[in-house]
Amino acid sequence: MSITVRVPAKVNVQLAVGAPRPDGYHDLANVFLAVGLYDTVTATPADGLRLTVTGPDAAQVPLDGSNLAARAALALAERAGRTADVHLHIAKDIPVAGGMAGGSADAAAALVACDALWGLATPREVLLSICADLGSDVPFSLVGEAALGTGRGEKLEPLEVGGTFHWVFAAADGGLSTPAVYREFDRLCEGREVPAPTASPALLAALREGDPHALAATVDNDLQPAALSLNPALAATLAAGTEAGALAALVSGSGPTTAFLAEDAPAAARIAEALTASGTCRSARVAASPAPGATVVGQDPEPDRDTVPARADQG
Ligand SMILES: C[C@@](CO)(OP(=O)(O)O)[C@H](O)COP(=O)(O)OP(=O)(O)OC[C@H]1O[C@@H](n2ccc(N)nc2=O)[C@H](O)[C@@H]1O
Ligand SMILES: Nc1ncnc2c1ncn2[C@@H]1O[C@H](COP(=O)(O)OP(=O)(O)O)[C@@H](O)[C@H]1O
Repeated sequence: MSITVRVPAKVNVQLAVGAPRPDGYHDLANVFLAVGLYDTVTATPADGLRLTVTGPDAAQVPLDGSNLAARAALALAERAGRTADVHLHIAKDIPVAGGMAGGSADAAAALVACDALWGLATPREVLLSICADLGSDVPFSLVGEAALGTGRGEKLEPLEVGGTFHWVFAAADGGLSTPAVYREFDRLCEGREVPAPTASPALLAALREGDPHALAATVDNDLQPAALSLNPALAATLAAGTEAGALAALVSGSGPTTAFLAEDAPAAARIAEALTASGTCRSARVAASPAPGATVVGQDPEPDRDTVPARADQG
């Protein structure tokens, strides 16, 4: 028996960040939009916990106990009073350390996959609370679509989206550490009052109406100056996308992936081509939003174990 779960990446169309809290986190008004760029996680019974990863960025994914998918399986097993005897295979397509919540996505997918494999039928609220313990972005990876995240981003309220938005995502060389970007945000804010974060009513209306022009006029990422300060080369990528006709150009979350909102699918394809030709990014690809959260897409009663790549085959 094996279970395969597909899980999307995200972009933050608004990321309003408050002052640091006593616990080191920041209160947010985090408007998440799931985008159709996916990792898949396959869970198969095994002797002990085993992890393999394939995909272009596989070499950057930790295979030890720090992997968020492994931590998710262990957390669920502990709650169920059983051992995490499972082989998790991650087919990774979401850029690593790119501000698109790839690790969070794998954690949510592993939870859903193990829950199904072990026949636990864990209530949704319990899964969401395990997600929140694993990381601020993990609950959103479980639910997908669009949501406003408050607190440190883990308290979710679903949002209505009235149409399809077309995006281009440009991957950058290297990654940016999320804590480092939040620290840089604090440094850049030194000496001034940081207002409490609130969601923009105009942005929520743009999402509801499915209007890319209105959304482009309201997207806002408070972490963008910090990401640009740590990786100034991103400014050239943003400029190249704007020049190619993007309605909006922004850093995705803590970066360094950059996101470009397009008028429609053909415009997105043109912008991706221009970004690739510009030489200002590692690669550029199109994706549409919203997209569903972690979803079971395959249940194989007798998987052919030989088709599961070993660690040495990664990449
Ligand atoms: C910035 C965002 C935007 O959605 O995502 P990415 O762009 O990195 O994917 C998130 O806030 C990242 O969420 P996530 O990556 O789950 O963070 P966590 O594991 O919970 O926390 C990692 C570290 O980020 C910082 N952190 C995270 C969330 C938050 N609200 N305030 C923070 O200051 C803290 O330094 C924390 O120790
Ligand atoms: N399953 C996973 N996939 C990717 N990264 C992971 C995973 N588990 C843990 N990590 C760690 O989390 C860090 C952040 O990765 P990721 O979640 O892809 O980016 P971001 O937080 O920018 O969205 C990585 O540098 C990596 O060390």
